[in-house]
This record gives sequence, C-alpha cells and structure tokens, in this order.
Amino acid sequence: MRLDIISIFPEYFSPLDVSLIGKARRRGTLDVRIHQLRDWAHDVHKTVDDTPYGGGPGMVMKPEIWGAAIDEVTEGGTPRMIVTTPSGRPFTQAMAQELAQEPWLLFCCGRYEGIDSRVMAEYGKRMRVDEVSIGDYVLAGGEVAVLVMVEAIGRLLPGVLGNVHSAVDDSFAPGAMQNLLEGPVYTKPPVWRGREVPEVLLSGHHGKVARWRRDEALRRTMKNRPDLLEALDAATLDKRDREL
Ligand SMILES: Nc1cc(-c2ccc3ccn(Cc4ccccc4)c3c2)n[nH]1
Repeated sequence: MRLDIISIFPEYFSPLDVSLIGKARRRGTLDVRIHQLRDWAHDVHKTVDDTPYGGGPGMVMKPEIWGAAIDEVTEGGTPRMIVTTPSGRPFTQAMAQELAQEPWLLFCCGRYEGIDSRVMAEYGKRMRVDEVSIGDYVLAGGEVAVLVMVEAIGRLLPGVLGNVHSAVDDSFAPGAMQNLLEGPVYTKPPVWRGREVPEVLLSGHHGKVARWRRDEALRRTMKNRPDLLEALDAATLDKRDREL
C-alpha cells in the first residue's frame, strides 16, 4: 500500500518511523510519503491560508496551493483521498477494514478552519474523496486524526501485526466478539501485590476461558458502551454462545 500525506507540519508524522508502521515501511509493505504543503506556495511567505468569504473567525486554506500539491502528488494515478475534519463521516473499524484494501491512499491534513471546500469538489470528479472524523471533539488540525487512521489501517495489513490473531479478535472485527469491548487481560506473575489472576485463565480449559472472556467483554460493554449492545439482539448473542 502507498500512503501519501500532505501537511504543513510533516514533523507530526515522525511517529510513523517507529513500531509496527516503521517496520512495515522498512519491509516495503507500506510506502509512506510525507509532503510539505508549503512547497507548493510560491510567495515569499509561503502563504497557505486567507480570510474566509462571508466573514467569521480564523482563516481558510487556499485552494490553489492544495490543487498544485494534489495534482503533483497524484500525477499519473487516482488514489482514494481522505480529508479529516470534525464534520466528516465517523471513522470506524469497518472503515479501517475497507481502507486497508485500497492500494493507494492520499491523506490531506487541514489546519486553521479547514480547506476551501472547492478542493474536495474538484478532486471528487476523478477520485473517491471521503471527509472523515475520528470522534466528536475538535482538534486543531488534521494531522493527529491521520495518525490515528494510519495506525488503525496499517495494523490490518498482512504481515504488519506479528500475531495475525490480534486483528481478527478485535472488538469490532467480525466474529463472536464483534461489537463487544475488549475484556481484561493478564500476564505473569500469577500473584501481584496480593492480587491473583482469575482462576479460569490458569485452568487450561479453552472452552471455559472463551466463555469467561465473552462474559467479561459483555460486562464491560454493558458498563461502558451500552449503545453497542443495542446493535446485538438476543438471537445473535445466543448464536455466538454456540460458537464459543
Ligand atoms: N475528529 C476531528 C477531526 C478534527 C479536525 C480535522 C482537521 C482539521 C483542520 C482544521 N481543524 C480545526 C477545526 C476546528 C473547528 C472547525 C473546523 C476545523 C481540524 C479539525 N477535529 N476533530
């Protein structure tokens, strides 16, 4: 997979040199290219923003600069374009799974009050353009949202996660635990500051362990995300019980 990221703060993406994503880049699984938007601004101040038409606070990112950058970065191809924004479609595990199938993604990181809307309209003519939100809170720009998306997508790519089961068993991945939150996890020592590991986990009885984990996931989901359970009806829960 090729990932292009355009931003006025390319240094935000140095975390993509470490851990799983960094290894995938060095292995060639991921081809990540970071671009400084100001390289396409040719005035002496490298201006990328201007005042909003219609008035209002803040500044808006100029369409010409974005147009020059996107034209050059996408020369000869048509990636899927993602623009992060507070007013976008919610980013979900399902969207991460879908995006992980794409051969080429272009992430555009806005700043200020956002990117002139004509940019998304212009490129929507020749490529798929998605405006995506990573949650109902307001960031100062798109970079952190892109980091979140790249990590969620990157870990789904073949060979990126050491233990392939890690992604398959995700809370939001299809299967018996879908739409349930992760339950508690434990490792050695068996007793830590007088606190023991739940006995069932030491039993070696895989069926009992699976059921215990499902029950704990249900308990945590009921406590922290009852909304996820509305999507699960009794029939589905019974069916999953039989799968355990
Ligand atoms: N989930 C999510 C995404 C963002 C986000 C993404 C890109 C940008 C570019 C500029 N801003 C600042 C901004 C503040 C208010 C209104 C509009 C834009 C951004 C915020 N915030 N929260």
